[in-house]
Amino acid sequence: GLGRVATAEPSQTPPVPPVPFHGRHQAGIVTPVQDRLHFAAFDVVTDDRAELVRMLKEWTVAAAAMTRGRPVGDGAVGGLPQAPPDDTGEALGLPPSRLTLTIGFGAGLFEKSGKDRFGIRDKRPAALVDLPHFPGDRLDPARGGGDIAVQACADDPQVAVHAVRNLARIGFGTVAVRWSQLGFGKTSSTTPAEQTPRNLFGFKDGTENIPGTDAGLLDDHVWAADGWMAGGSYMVVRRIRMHIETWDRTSLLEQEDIIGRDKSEGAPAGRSKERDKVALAALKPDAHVRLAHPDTNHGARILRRGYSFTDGTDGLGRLDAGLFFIAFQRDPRKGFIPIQQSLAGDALNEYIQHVGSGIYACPPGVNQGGYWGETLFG
Ligand SMILES: C=CC1=C(C)c2cc3[nH]c(cc4nc(cc5[nH]c(cc1n2)c(C)c5CCC(=O)O)C(CCC(=O)O)=C4C)c(C)c3C=C
Ligand SMILES: [Fe+2]
Repeated sequence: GLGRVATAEPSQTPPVPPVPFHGRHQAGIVTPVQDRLHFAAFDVVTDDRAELVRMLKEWTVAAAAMTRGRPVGDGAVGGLPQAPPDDTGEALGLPPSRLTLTIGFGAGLFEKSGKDRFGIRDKRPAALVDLPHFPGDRLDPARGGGDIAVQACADDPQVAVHAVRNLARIGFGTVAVRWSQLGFGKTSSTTPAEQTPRNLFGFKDGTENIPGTDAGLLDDHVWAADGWMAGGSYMVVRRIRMHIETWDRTSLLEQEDIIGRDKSEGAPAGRSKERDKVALAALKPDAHVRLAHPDTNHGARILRRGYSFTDGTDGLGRLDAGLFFIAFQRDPRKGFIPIQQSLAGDALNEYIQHVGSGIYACPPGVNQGGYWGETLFG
């Protein structure tokens, strides 16, 4: 007979499309959570408003390119051989990996040491409060604050790190990195259809989150509405150490009581399925979920988007591990702050400690041709 006809096609998974950079809201808030994080906070080291705005414009062009999987400027090898390349090169050949870059402005941008460096003191939004001291906080000033924060999320850590590095390179002389954090495992989901990820305590985390698709809830609890922040959101970050060695010596029953959900399924106490409604009365009075629940906090809700981290050891024979907590909300005075105050009595506090902190006003999204911070500086 005739020769065999080749029917098998080379197996090929379609490329994952990039996350659009432009739009009414910044990407990286309701975007389905990517696998990896590189968060960086910068101090602005100039007093020159024009220089700052110039950098923000350059950052915006670079961010739009990188999120499409394109290099910065003339690329890593496309420029003058006699000059340092525009792009640092380590993402060459990598797909966009759903990279998002989300910018936020800290209090120091509006006023620093009593000085109105950029003429925007009066534009500091009331919701951009200084976070109060919470019981149990042991904040390291070297892991907090910053005038500008960038949340880079991608499915490939090399892509997220490349993006932050190139923004830092562009900003040389205008901004300096103050602190940063890598995150490796998402600890919450904004897409209820997906399997809920687990945190370093082994529990499903992010079950009761604001879904990125619920426009009503997002308008009520995530998107800011006033002035230059309309369409933006407030980002609270907390570097939370988790004493995993102590946790690992705690009985399963105790662990489940502390969280208020079972470890296997993630079902709330007294229920059987993860998505079953929480029955507050069935939880211990100091259970985490009970104290964090909207019904305990006058309806306060936040969109959680945190990541796990491990950064070597603490020098005492323990892993420096934990949760890099990230939450977006319309107003931290009605979101993170009351919830965290309620968590003062949390049974989980024996096993965790907040060691880093930041709060940033994330402006609305950018239109084609616009730039990050345009509604503030324009
Ligand atoms: C101030 C806000 C919160 C901090 C800080 C926080 C830290 C933290 N949480 C876990 C583990 C879990 N949290 C869970 C639920 C949950 N947590 C918060 C808020 C903070 N958590 C909220 C608002 C909720 C949802 C409450 C509800 O509506 O039911 C859960 C259960 C699963 C889930 O719903 O996500 C776990 C597990 C750790 C380990 C931690 C600090 C390291
Ligand atoms: Fe929690």
